[in-house]
Amino acid sequence: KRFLPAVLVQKAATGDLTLDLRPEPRLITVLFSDIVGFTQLSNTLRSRRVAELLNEYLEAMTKVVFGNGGTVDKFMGDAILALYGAPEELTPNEQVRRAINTARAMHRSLAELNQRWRNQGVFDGDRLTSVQFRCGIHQGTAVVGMFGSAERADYTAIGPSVNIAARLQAAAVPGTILVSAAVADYLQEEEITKGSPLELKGVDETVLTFAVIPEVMVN
Ligand SMILES: C[C@]12CC[C@@H]3c4cc(O)c(O)cc4CC[C@H]3[C@@H]1CC[C@@H]2O
Ligand SMILES: [Ca+2]
Ligand SMILES: [Mg+2]
Ligand SMILES: [Mg+2]
Repeated sequence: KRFLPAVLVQKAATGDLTLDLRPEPRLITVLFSDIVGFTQLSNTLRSRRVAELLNEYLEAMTKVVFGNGGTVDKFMGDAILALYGAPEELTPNEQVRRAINTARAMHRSLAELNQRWRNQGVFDGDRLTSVQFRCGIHQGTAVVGMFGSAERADYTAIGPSVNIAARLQAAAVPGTILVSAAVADYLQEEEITKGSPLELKGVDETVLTFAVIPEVMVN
């Protein structure tokens, strides 16, 4: 197949290809991250340099997602959609642990990238001195599997849970991780601070939100 989805490449690397990828509803945890300031930065740099920076960022973040047992579903510009519990089944608790550890490690990895970019003068033409990370994490059901046709298919997750994770990200204070109650239920009290409820268009119930402090999570 011309487009082998990243998840299959990832599984081939770990020797596990006994996967049933037909779409099925499943409880998963969705991590949606985005950068604040990348578009502004791209206005001050030539496009080839912007592409280099974006690739450097996506490479670093992909290493972090894989290193914490997640699946990279897709990139949308500088936004990253990662899944926990698909295609590899994981307990809800394990999904949350991996997603939170990923978000914290992504945060640390971007801090290192910002330092490197500052040293390279990337921000010299702009009042920005760094780009910031926003992340939303939600646990809920989605239909996961290969979507498309025999000619072109893509492994992804479909459903409101993906939208909720993305909206949590957009509502997060830059530099923070915002999670839903379903995720907060698995975290220690001292790790979270209550955020304001999120009204989501297209989703009828209000989503309670919790900001996660950037300490390493206790197992
Ligand atoms: C996940 C989604 C594509 C990314 C969309 C997004 C992107 C982005 O960079 C943001 O800052 C916020 C959002 C919110 C809606 C998201 C959409 C809901 C269904 C669709 O598949
Ligand atoms: Ca995909
Ligand atoms: Mg965005
Ligand atoms: Mg973006």
